[in-house]
Amino acid sequence: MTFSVDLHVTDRDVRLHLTVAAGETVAVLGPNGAGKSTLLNSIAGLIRPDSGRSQLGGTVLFDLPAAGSGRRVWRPAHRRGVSLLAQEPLLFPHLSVLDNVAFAPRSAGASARHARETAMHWLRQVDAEPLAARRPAELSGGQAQRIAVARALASDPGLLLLDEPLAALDISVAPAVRRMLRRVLVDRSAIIVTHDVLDAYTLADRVIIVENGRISDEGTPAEVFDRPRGAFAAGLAGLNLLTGIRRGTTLITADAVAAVANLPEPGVTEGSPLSLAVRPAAVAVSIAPPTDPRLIRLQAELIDLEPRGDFVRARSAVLAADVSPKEAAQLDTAVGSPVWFSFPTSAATLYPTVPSENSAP
Ligand SMILES: Nc1ncnc2c1ncn2[C@@H]1O[C@H](COP(=O)(O)OP(=O)(O)OP(=O)(O)O)[C@@H](O)[C@H]1O
Repeated sequence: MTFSVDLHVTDRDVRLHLTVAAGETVAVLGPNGAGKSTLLNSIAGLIRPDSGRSQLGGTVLFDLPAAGSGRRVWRPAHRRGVSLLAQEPLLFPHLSVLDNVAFAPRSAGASARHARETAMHWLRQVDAEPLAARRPAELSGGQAQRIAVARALASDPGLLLLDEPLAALDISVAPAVRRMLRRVLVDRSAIIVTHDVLDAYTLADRVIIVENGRISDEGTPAEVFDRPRGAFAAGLAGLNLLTGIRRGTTLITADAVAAVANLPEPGVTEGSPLSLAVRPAAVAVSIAPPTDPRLIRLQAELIDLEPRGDFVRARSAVLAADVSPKEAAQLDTAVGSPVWFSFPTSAATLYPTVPSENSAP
């Protein structure tokens, strides 16, 4: 079912607009306090935005004109055709697993027999049929989350909302639950809030980054994480992101603290905003300028050397490089001094900077 929402929650400074195509799964990522839960809770009917409009298929979930004029529509949570799956499974402790899952179709008016058949169908879909007779207290965390997914789907929602469904799970069971979600989300309209790039890659058709109550980036997982627009997406993707202005074959960073020299054909016209993404593992650090004239290079102060398991992260204010412990030992005396960071053209992704809503005045 096609879904759209436009919402403004004034006191939280959250103003978001998004659409979900029929059968599409959209992952929403963003820092703490960005507005992700506000978005899900508004769609689910648990928070009333100050203004906005939302529609699922032909059903208006809310229509709250800003000026206060016109008819205000507010459809209650249980009549929206939307299921919200929270981080914690929140099962009814006194009901069996089967009755927990049968609860939604039963509340929607199905006969007891039909509701149980529907529940068994969804328990099979989440690989939890053998657990039907158990009570929630007799389930592991992963099992309980499977039952919560079956319960959310048993009401046949037009839109499924998932609020960090794997966050509370042990890392040993999360992969199996993620695989199950991947299966049940096929051809289903869904919004999944997550902090995990892997969820975005494995579960979502499209990714939305929310920062400071606004959408700051949007696209397929590959678009958002290979060519990030902002520091948050770049950090999730494990990339260095340098943004600035192209001057010839040099990128001058926004605050003019660094000049990245030797760019290949930058692909944007002189003076245009340009972004460069590069993995720290592809960046070399040297005290002397790199001898290979083809390398992209940048001189910056080496701030520190941080051991990270079998490699060491060499950091400057603009760029990080992952070097071997042996290389790090040679750089030790250079901490606090300018050093050269360099990398081959093949390791760099250069693309025109697209301003995000966040950076709009
Ligand atoms: N109950 C509340 N009353 C008032 N303001 C709130 C309330 N809950 C959250 N906020 C504020 O609204 C903004 C958005 O918060 P929200 O919980 O939607 O963020 P989030 O992206 O879900 O964060 P997290 O990843 O930490 O769950 C933040 O500024 C937050 O402080």
